[in-house]
Amino acid sequence: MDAMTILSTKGLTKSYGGIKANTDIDFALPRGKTMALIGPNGAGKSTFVGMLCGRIPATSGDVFFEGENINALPAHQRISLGIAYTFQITSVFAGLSLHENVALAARRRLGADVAAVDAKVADVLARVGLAERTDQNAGDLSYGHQRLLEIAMGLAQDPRLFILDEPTQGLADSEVADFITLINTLAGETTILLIEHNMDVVMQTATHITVLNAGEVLAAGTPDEIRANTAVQAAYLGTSDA
Ligand SMILES: Nc1ncnc2c1ncn2[C@@H]1O[C@H](COP(=O)(O)OP(=O)(O)OP(=O)(O)O)[C@@H](O)[C@H]1O
Repeated sequence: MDAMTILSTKGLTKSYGGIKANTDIDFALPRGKTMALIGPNGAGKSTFVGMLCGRIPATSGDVFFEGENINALPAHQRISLGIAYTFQITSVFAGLSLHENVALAARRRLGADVAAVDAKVADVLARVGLAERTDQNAGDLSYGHQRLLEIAMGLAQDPRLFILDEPTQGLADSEVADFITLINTLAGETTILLIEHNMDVVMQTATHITVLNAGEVLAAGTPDEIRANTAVQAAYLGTSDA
């Protein structure tokens, strides 16, 4: 694997009984870039990132992070390596303050260093625009703000790779615009893998796109290449003007 690739997969496959959710996926994620993983419902996107994170065991194939095979590592050890992710389903603790939620995530890397944890919490809450709400209970936030809190919790771990699974689902238009700005401020600092249905978000944030269809890689390339790809247009975007 070349030094420009932070994560790659070789022949990654997942079968659920007779259903092949992912088939022989060869994938390379360029370091420091924002890649979008797109594809129709049921294409296998969540299954794929579940195998990257270690939440879903692969049926066969390999996952490499920084050149090392991480197949045998459970999810928490992959987090320790610097792979952070947010789920489709909100995972904040409603009864805890924003500060406490983010501090829980920050302690994974910073341990018991209270000053360092507090500084990190303040930094990432400011980045997502929630600094003024630090003492509020997470459960009192709007849905959109809870999604931003999840992103702050991911950032608090200083991820080398940040995986976001449908981060804009359920957000208002103004919140989506803020999200695009936030992702673009992170560009270059960390590597981002974004599972995203909103093509405006994809086109405004991603430097690279991989398209999954029926559990296989249909295409991979720059946004312009993906837009121009006739197989993608036929299978996914539907029309030639997408
Ligand atoms: N735990 C499971 N048991 C059986 N089949 C599953 C399981 N999880 C996913 N599948 C099947 O695997 C296929 C891929 O699903 P997956 O959720 O990975 O797709 P997706 O691209 O993330 O879809 P969406 O965009 O709707 O989230 C689908 O056919 C799905 O029904």
